[in-house]
Amino acid sequence: MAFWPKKKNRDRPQVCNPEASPYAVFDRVGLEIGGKTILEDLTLSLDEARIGVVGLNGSGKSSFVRMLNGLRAPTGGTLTLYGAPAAEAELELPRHVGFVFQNPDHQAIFPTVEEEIAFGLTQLGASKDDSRSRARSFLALHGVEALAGKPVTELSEGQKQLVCILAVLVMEPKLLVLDEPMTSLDTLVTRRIRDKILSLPQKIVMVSHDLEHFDGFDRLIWLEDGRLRMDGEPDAVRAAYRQDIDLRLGRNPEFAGL
Ligand SMILES: Nc1ncnc2c1ncn2[C@@H]1O[C@H](COP(=O)(O)OP(=O)(O)OP(=O)(O)O)[C@@H](O)[C@H]1O
Repeated sequence: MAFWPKKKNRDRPQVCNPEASPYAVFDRVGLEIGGKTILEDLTLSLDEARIGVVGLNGSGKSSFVRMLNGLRAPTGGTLTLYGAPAAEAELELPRHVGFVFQNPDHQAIFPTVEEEIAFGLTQLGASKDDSRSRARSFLALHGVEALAGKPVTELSEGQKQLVCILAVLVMEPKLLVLDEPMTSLDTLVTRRIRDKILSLPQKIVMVSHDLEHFDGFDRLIWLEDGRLRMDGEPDAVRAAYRQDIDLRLGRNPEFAGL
């Protein structure tokens, strides 16, 4: 499923530059919800092909990546997306940024796989028949044409997740944001989905708790308590993150010795 503005909004003058480099610029960005600080003082630019985001539960990863497609708006600082202020870019973001949720049940809304894939194409202006036939071709291209007529509710978790990724990819976004896309998948399906993600021409931002998922990535961002703790080459960030976890385990008597 894609989040798409109403048709009248699609006729507005375009403010985003899809070729903007960097595509996202955070300048002292903060996010408060109900008086609680979720993100604080984030200053960074995103441009690399493969960017990972890591951090403990509640550190702000989902909130951070949701800003990239307008699902969360900053309450402080300045966020520029594709060359435009986030508030102005918001209506165009579904065209440029595909978002895949952790739980496919939060994303898939159509009865069959083919309809799920076709929806994005109709939103881009294709006719219903054309969308359905292109959806079938797209599924075949990715080797899963057998899923076309199946009800989404009857798919395995891995198949659902793959369908959600394909439903976003069919719209050819510039950027694919994946929020823990491989949680609850077995090792084989995880490898397949990971290989597919790495083979894509799109730029990627991916949240994961599994540090191995960042093999082949260009950059890893570590968030802690809504702040940037470390940002750089994945091996260096992974080493520091593992060390931090070891320290926490050692310091917490409840977990020491496990
Ligand atoms: N709508 C909301 N209202 C109030 N607090 C929220 C809301 N959404 C998120 N939070 C809080 O913001 C903080 C960061 O949440 P977020 O989901 O961004 O973290 P996360 O790093 O993705 O966590 P996890 O790894 O558990 O998915 C948490 O303390 C969470 O409770």
